[in-house]
Amino acid sequence: MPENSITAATPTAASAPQPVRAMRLGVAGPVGTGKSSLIATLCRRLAHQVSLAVVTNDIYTDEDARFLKSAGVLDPERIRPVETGACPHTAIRDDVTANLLAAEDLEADFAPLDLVVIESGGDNLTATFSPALVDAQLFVLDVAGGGDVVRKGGPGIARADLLVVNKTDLGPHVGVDVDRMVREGREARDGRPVVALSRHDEASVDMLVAWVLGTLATYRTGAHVAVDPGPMAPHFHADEGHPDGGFVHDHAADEGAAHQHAPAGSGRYA
Ligand SMILES: Nc1nc2c(ncn2[C@@H]2O[C@H](COP(=O)(O)OP(=O)(O)OP(=O)(O)O)[C@@H](O)[C@H]2O)c(=O)[nH]1
Repeated sequence: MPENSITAATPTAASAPQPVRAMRLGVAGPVGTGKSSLIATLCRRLAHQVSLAVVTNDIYTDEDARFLKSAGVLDPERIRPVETGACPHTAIRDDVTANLLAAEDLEADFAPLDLVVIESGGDNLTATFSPALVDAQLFVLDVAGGGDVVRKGGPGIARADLLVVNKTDLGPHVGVDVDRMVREGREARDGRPVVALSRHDEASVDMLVAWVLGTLATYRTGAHVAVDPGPMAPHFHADEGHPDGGFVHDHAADEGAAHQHAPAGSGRYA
């Protein structure tokens, strides 16, 4: 197993007021990197010690919510799906209303909650959560996606609160040097933490759980500061109403302001 050491955040005395709501933890990353499985693992390990709820995001279905409910790791009532109907990043960054409402509903229904985990729909390397929605966020890559993924960079890899290099057990089967991938992840992050994770490696799950609990402890003191990993890189939106079949745009000028995409097929280019 790869060399694996992360420092769990430690609470510090803070003059800031203590938060009155649950910490919201975002889990983002490309399609199939293991976000739902990671959340199932967290629920399995944490549900008996903290009061938890989960919001899932899928584009057209409630598949991830159904997967988590069927895993039997949490009271199904505590798992709510958001169907984004659009690029996943739209609902976690541009207009977070649906996710905020789902998180607030869960908090009202199961008060007091300690932690709401919000799973993004699988997206690409550019998608990160708005700090208006989550207090901390994980970015999940997987070894089966190739050892070079981590070198491709992006705001999630560079600046999410924790980078997870997942499915390390697959390294030998897909010819990926996991230690190197983790090392390059650390180099890309200026000392921000990286965890090498496999659901088959309990020690690595311990590291993840310790990081979540450490971050939650810091959050409760009021000392945790939500960080925006940064605007998305320019990206392409398919739009059948556009003469080129879509358009490239970026979010560099958003500065936290509301940002709308024209509906797909409308031919209106945001
Ligand atoms: N070998 C191995 N497989 C894993 C691990 N974690 C998840 N998987 C598998 O990876 C596949 C994708 O996992 P999911 O949890 O559905 O991934 P996801 O990121 O939620 O997928 P989307 O929601 O579609 O983006 C499934 O077949 C999982 O069983 C792991 O630690 N090791």
